[in-house]
Amino acid sequence: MAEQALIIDGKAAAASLRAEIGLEVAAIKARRGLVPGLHVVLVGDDPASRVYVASKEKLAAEIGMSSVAHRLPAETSEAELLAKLAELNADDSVDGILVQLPLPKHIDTGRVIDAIDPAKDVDGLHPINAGRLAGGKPGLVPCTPLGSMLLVKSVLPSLSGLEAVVVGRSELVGRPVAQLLLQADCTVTIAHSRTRDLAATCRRADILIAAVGRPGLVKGDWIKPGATVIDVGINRLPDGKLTGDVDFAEAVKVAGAITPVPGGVGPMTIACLLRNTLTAFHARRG
Ligand SMILES: Nc1nc2c(c(=O)[nH]1)N[C@@H](CN(C=O)c1ccc(C(=O)N[C@@H](CCC(=O)O)C(=O)O)cc1)CN2
Repeated sequence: MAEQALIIDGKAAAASLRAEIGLEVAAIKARRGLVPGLHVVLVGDDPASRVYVASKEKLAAEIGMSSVAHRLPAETSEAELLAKLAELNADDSVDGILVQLPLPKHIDTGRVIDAIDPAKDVDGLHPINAGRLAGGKPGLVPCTPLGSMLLVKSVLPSLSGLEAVVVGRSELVGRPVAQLLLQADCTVTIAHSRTRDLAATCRRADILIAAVGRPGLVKGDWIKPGATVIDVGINRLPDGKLTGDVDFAEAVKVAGAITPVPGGVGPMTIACLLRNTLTAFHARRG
């Protein structure tokens, strides 16, 4: 039988991370009578966003955090959303604030993110947190990149000196995960739609992170034998099935380890949001 890659179980890793955070939340409650609070703001009725927000609300409550979802109608104005954020910023019981993305087109996403108190920005997207990450300083780090790194580290004992290629340069994933790989002493390339020979660039990677949102873009022969492949793509096909940015059937025959979609990075995103909420709690309330 042909060899195949280790399939990294993101669902199991996320469950064990949540259990760990749950123990810490219980200890905080028992010792200090305090409860870390996560507030998620959803504007509009994008079906996928509704599911993700419900999941965040449920999983936060499950580990004993106080968890509130603010569901605002699609017609909410930017000024109304900014007023809601000002209210959450001023509320001392709120440790983490997250605005679910994407926002409706009439709202300027950058202005909204800028309005979140950086100390409560559990998505790690505020320019202060992005700047801290770029400078190698501690701060709140975006959840999907954080989860991707935990999965990479679960299969690679040391990242130092490895070639890492990140396909995609989004603020949510590509740029921050590249910073984290750099902090781990990888040699990092960020590839994107203008990269001249994307296949050859990917083939150099000991660690390949695909985060472009193009189903099956990364083919088996783009992968260096034995590489660790992290598929961040979550693409819904016309038949309703979810698929990643990597052609899994081909890649699994070449890679050393690979994340599936679903069941890979996705569940780690929410577990890392809970971890960030705890980090924000400790930074704010000691
Ligand atoms: N403010 C933010 N908005 C968005 C983020 C984010 O990190 N911050 N990320 C994505 C959506 N997202 C969380 O918000 C998210 C996506 C996917 C999953 C997940 O667990 N996916 C499962 C499959 C679920 C399904 O069947 O639909 C998996 O991959 O196994 C969790 C969170 C965009 N918006």
